[in-house]
Formats: sequence, structure tokens, C-alpha cells
Amino acid sequence: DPSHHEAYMRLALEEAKKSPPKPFNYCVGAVLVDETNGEVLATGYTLELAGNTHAEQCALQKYAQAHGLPEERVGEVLPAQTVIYTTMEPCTLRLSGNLPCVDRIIRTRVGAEPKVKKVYLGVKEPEKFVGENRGRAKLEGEGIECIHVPGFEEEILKVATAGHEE
Ligand SMILES: Nc1nc(=O)c(N)c(NC[C@H](O)[C@H](O)[C@H](O)COP(=O)(O)O)[nH]1
Ligand SMILES: [Zn+2]
Repeated sequence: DPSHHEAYMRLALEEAKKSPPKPFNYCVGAVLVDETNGEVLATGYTLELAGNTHAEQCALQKYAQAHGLPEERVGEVLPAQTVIYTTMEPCTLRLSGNLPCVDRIIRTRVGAEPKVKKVYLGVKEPEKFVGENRGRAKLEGEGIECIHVPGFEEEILKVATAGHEE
């Protein structure tokens, strides 16, 4: 039901609006959802948590911490049908050199399957900082479906680049 996807992407966009605008990254919002029952597991926005954190990273870290675990072990407690809605596609390379979100999503794997099964994204990453983001190919290669939720592109990019020079 596409209207559900739009509701979750709208929620992710509301989260992105909370992010402090910066010139060298994007203001992004993310929502972790249990697709079996529609429950929102966690939300996140760029720089929400201490350190140079990304939206997807914050959502994963908050859910892990709510279960007494560090972010790298979040796969142990995520529901089997977890999906993530993110206003901008997960990064595969970061100027800071921090672990990209594609890798954080892939490492939710427990056994054969990643726990995050699908990534719903509002826009592809512009090629401003790191050239073409080939994250979707990497995720699909790991069996993680990437689905574009259309209709929010203009608003997402306006929020994402709020801190950039005109
Ligand atoms: N999907 C996504 N979620 C975010 O929360 C965020 N900030 C970006 N931004 C991607 C951009 O490529 C990196 O922000 C720059 O490459 C700078 O890298 P750092 O963020 O300093 O590690 N992308
Ligand atoms: Zn990222």
C-alpha cells in the first residue's frame, strides 16, 4: 500500500528537518520499521547522536541502545522483517572516513540474511561530495531491496542542503 510508504517517508523527512544544517554533509532523516506490523522501531537524523553521525546510523544505534547493545550488534535484536526509510540513499563513502551506512545496514546480518531487508529511499545522493554513490548496487548485491519512494525529492533536497552555500 503506497500510502504507507509515503507516511513513513514523510516521517523521515520530519526527522531530517531536525538536523542542524552543515556545509559539508546533508540533513537526512531515517525511520526503522518492522514491516510485519508497521511498528516504528526507531527514528534518526543527521548529527542527532554525539559524533559525526548519520541519520541511518542514529536510528540503528538508538534501537541497539534501547536493547542494551552497541550499534554494531543491532542485528541481534532487530525484527526479521526490518526495513529502513531514509530520505537520502545510504552512503557508501564518507569524507570523514567513518563507516558508511551501507556497511552498517549489511552488518545487521545474523546467519544468512541481513535483518534489514529493504531500504526505501527518497532521493539518490547528489554527486557533490563523493561522486556517484553506488550504494544501491552494493545493497542489492547483498539481497537487500532498494525502493525509491517518489514525490518528496524537491522537499528532501531543500532540507538536505539547507547548510550549503547558495
Ligand atoms: N544517507 C546519508 N545520511 C546522512 O545522514 C548524511 N549526512 C549523508 N551524507 C552523505 C555525504 O556523502 C557525507 O555526509 C559527506 O561525505 C561527509 O562525510 P561525513 O558525513 O562527514 O562522514 N548521507
Ligand atoms: Zn551514511
